[in-house]
Amino acid sequence: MIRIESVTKRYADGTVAVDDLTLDIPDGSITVLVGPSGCGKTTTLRMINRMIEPTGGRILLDGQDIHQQPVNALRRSMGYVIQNAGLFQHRTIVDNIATVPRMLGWDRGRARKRAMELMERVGLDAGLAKRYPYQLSGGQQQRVGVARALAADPPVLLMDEPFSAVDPIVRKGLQAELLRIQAELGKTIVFVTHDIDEAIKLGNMIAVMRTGGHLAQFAPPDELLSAPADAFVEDFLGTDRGIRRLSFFTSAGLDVTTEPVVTTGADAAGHVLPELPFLLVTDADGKPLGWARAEQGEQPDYADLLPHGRPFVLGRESLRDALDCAVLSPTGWAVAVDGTGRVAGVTSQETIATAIREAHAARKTKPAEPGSAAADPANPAAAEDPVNPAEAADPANPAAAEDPVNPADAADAEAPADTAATETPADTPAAPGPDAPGPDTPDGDAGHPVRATR
Ligand SMILES: Nc1ncnc2c1ncn2[C@@H]1O[C@H](COP(=O)(O)OP(=O)(O)OP(=O)(O)O)[C@@H](O)[C@H]1O
Repeated sequence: MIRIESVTKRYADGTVAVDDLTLDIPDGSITVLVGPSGCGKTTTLRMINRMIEPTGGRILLDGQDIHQQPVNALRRSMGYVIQNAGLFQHRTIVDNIATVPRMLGWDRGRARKRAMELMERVGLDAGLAKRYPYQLSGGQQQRVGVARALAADPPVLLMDEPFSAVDPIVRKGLQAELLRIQAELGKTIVFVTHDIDEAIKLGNMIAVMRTGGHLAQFAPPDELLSAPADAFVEDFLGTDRGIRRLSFFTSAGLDVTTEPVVTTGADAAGHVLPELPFLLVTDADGKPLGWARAEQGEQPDYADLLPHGRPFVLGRESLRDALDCAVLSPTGWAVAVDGTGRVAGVTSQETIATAIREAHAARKTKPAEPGSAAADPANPAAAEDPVNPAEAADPANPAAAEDPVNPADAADAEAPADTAATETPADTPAAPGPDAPGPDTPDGDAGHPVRATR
């Protein structure tokens, strides 16, 4: 566990970026730091790998004060992923990913083999291995950043707005990939974002910070949505938190009926429900074709079907998905399918509303376990990807001397970090800032860089 204990960071100019922050970051799950611009998220993250040193308090890693640990070893145990990936522009993709293993002394063949494995893990085609970063899309570069951070298999990943620079669709894919990888690897991930939706999607635990580096609330996403601590958190969460919370309620157990479901061309006698003047028509394989108007005692016109809309996967998707399907359905009824796309039944808005009330009541009597959200396979919100080139800038590591680094990090220990990496020689230890003696030396993206989805 990472324990941030009464930590304060006052910069040389007097700015208090983080003020008496205490936070217990659980192992093996994703903790998101979220809050408005300038609230101290990046400062907090960078204090965890000692790119920035606190001016007060301490940070413990598995009970040990990180200040007592050699900074190089500490950073080796922490992957670091930043916005725009911060790749070495003059190196191929495979060599970018192999950076840290090479610095650790692996021979080239072994390091490249590991890099190829990681490319596969983060969903990158092996054919991209020999390309240079500029020949990849932003989303692909970000995946490389994640692979690089994972290369030395660090137990901790620090991710600073890693997906902020890509378009919403690519971002969704990267989030899903992170959740998938996290489900496989179970890293301790600290993820910074200013996007509350991303926080809710990815976080097992969410720390909402407010300006001045104060913690406003630390809770699992479900709890955050249901019980914001104060008006600031409520406002930050936005207006539709009730609907968003439904993402945490599974559709498993939702009442569905197959009564108004018929195979195309079949005799519909006895299938029409009094409250639903439609039949859901399927093909011979049980896949939905559309809704047919139907009256009691009459055969429907199988040639004239209304669209069935997007079905939801019963048990895998949430009550929010089910409700969305019902609201968008031309009949007001949602179509439930199984994992193979075959119709499992249909359900009305009223039935979904009942299930929502029951789910709320159940939560009141049995609160969700903190940190359980994304890790819980039954949690539909989690149903729907990280690393650390820090060593490259490690002045103690001779191998690092030939590595270029993220100039933003290398050049200014306490400067905003996400400036894209360039060809600037990186390993030059940063000149310690006046208030940041020694270890504030940033390691740039060099040794660093990357969670799964809801
Ligand atoms: N090197 C520095 N010297 C002085 N003040 C700094 C320095 N770096 C950051 N700050 C200030 O500290 C505060 C917190 O900055 P930080 O980058 O940690 O915030 P953030 O929450 O990550 O913001 P954003 O979401 O915009 O990246 C801000 O007021 C910022 O201006």
